[in-house]
Amino acid sequence: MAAHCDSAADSRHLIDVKVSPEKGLGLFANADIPRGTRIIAEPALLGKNADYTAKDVMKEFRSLSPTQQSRYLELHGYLSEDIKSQFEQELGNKMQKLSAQHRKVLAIYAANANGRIIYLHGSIFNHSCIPNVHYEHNSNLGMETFHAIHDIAAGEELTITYIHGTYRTRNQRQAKLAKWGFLCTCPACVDTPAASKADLKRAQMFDLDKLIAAEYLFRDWESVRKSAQKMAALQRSVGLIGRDLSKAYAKVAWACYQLGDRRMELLWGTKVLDIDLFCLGPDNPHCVWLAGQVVDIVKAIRKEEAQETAPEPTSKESLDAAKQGS
Ligand SMILES: C[S@@+](CC[C@H](N)C(=O)[O-])C[C@H]1O[C@@H](n2cnc3c(N)ncnc32)[C@H](O)[C@@H]1O
Repeated sequence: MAAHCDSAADSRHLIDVKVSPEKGLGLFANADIPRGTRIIAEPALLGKNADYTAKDVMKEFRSLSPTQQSRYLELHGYLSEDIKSQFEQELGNKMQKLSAQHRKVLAIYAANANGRIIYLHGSIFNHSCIPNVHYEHNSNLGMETFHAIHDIAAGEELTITYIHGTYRTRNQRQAKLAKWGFLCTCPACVDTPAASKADLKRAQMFDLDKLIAAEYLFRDWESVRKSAQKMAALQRSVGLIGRDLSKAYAKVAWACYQLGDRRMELLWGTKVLDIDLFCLGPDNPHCVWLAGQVVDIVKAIRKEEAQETAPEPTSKESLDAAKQGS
């Protein structure tokens, strides 16, 4: 089944909705998708602000068009016990007292809300702890964008991460994923020596993350530079090459700036821009700002170079002495 097409600004013709073994539906590449491709850009379907509660879900669902409602009802539903009690508290009512449709709408909301928001296509991505797609809001477009983090081969499943748990070990990640009611079997979670080794590295990243925060606090920039570089190397070695990696690079760049090393700041800043352009697109306000920062660093380096190569100011006495000698 081809993904519905209602936006010209993306490449959803490159993906199909298909059954993914043990995961229900999923999104699959029907052609090679190069790194940085904007696969989907779409506005929120439902749930627009942070203080949105279960009370608002049914109200907003009723305000959708009949087509939107039936597409919403095609999404997967799952309600964990924790979310069920949270919803009951927000509603001031027991779930069993609600209509079957109301319960279904809430279960779909629980299984698909990214933050507090539902996206029609974005909701079909399955989870992986080594995702190949990055998603983020683009306030210039008023849409959520989904970009290929690296080249994706035809036939591969497209995945995002549901959790901010990059630095967590397998058990910690599984605990966070429990609210979606599945046991992750992605390459980082399978029981293999390689996955266990990668898990140890994630535990190291967790400690390193805390260490970097402390080094920031003490403005120990030389240590930040070393630790953030180590963090970046660990991330790359476990296949995390999206925005987690660019955030580590940004910390190295910032440490270089603090240490007055403009050239290294430019080197690391350019690495940040490279990844963020691929993950967010050049129209994302963050990339526009970042590109401006890189230009400013280049200007600062040129200024420093001009000062270094300018001839020494000649004093009047040495000019006079030169004249007498000639
Ligand atoms: C946001 S939906 C994703 C689309 C869903 N697979 C469908 O059929 O509509 C989330 C649900 O997908 C399934 N899922 C997502 N990632 C998975 C994974 N890595 N392994 C197993 N199931 C997964 C779980 O049932 C989860 O509650």
